[in-house]
Amino acid sequence: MAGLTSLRSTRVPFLTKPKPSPLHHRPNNFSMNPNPGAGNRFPVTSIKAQQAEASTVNKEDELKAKDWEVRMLQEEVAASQGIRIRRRPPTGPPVHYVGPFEFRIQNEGNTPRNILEEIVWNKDVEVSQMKQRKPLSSLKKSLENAPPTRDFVGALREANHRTGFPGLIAEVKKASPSRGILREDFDPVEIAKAYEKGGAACLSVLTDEKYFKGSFENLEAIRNAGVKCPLLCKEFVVDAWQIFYARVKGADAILLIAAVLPDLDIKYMTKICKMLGLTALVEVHDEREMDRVLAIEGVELIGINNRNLETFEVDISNTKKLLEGERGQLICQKDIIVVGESGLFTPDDIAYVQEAGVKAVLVGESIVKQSDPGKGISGLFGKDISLVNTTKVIAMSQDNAAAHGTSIPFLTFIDMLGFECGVSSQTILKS
Ligand SMILES: O=P(O)(O)OC[C@@H](O)[C@@H](O)c1c[nH]c2ccccc12
Repeated sequence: MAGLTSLRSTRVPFLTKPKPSPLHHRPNNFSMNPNPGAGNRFPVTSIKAQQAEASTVNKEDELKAKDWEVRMLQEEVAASQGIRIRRRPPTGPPVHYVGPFEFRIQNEGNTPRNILEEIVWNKDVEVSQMKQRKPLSSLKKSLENAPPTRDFVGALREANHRTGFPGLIAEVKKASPSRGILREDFDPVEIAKAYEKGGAACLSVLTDEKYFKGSFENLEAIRNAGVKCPLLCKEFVVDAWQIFYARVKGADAILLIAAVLPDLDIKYMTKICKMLGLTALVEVHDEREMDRVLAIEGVELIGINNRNLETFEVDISNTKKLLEGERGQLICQKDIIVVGESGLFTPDDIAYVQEAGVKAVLVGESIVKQSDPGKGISGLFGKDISLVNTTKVIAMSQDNAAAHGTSIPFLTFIDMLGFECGVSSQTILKS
């Protein structure tokens, strides 16, 4: 029985060079009930009842066929946009049960081609189970008790302005498929508080359990611990239900990955985010994805991932490549904030992506690994970027007041990073 492999002992390796997929075979044997009366020597059901049963079965089969056709069409649309990730295994789940044994019938249609595809297939199953436990209708009710959302983009802009560095989104990350466990003594709330104290503008919390050892409990705990930095829910979104769930669990922003989601999904999901008061961080990795996302109205935050999620290769020059020329100009015109993501370890790395045009960075590994993740931030920027002691008064003069068209004395501040700003003494007295 070639091709049948026991799942208990075998993990199917990724195909390094995907063969072109013969786009999906339509299942031709939707399970028709072959003989409804079989087993009864003297069938007791009336002919009418049998006809009714047969017509229900037909309807179910028709629905299954329609559903299958819609899915195949969606896959084709996605492929036409250059999306290589298939949302579900085209030939159905690989596991089959024969008596007490599990078997995997291995073929190209049920074997993920890379880790991102594996995560997405797994997420699809996970979400459909979660949806059964908490349907959208009940999630919508829970929205009433959700904490208010905070301004994610505003916090990044403010930090960029205040420090002169890209605003930092610091990631609460225990592990990843490419780097394994990053930190053994992992207390998400403690790490979040240390990041906030160290000057992070926003935090990113991984919620995927299977591959990143994260959780929605972590997100909820950080939110409930009174951390003020806005929170990004770092998920693999394949269904709008997840956006509602993230909002209920206290997220202020959520990740949408262009390598996974076709344009229509991104449009629809960014609208849902707006409706819920969430910011969408739309992540791209190559020029094609960037162009697709730039053509979508209403996107205000784009992340450029320096890590290829299919191969794990990291190259920070990817950020520069995607911001060069007309793309960079369009981004400026549209006033979009760009986040440089992944593989940033040193002040030189930060300077490099800042020079390329980012106003924010997303960093995990290099800071989460430090015994004090807050101090890790100072190491990353080569400076203390925390709020404390960033300003000192250097002058207060009536001349200044005249320059501002008022007789109220003005205070001139210079912060530790060399930024000068003036505030009227009346403002200070009031606060
Ligand atoms: O740990 P790093 O290399 O600093 O990377 C952080 C973040 O960019 C990375 O975790 C990430 C970026 N996009 C993602 C999408 C899914 C999971 C993880 C990610």
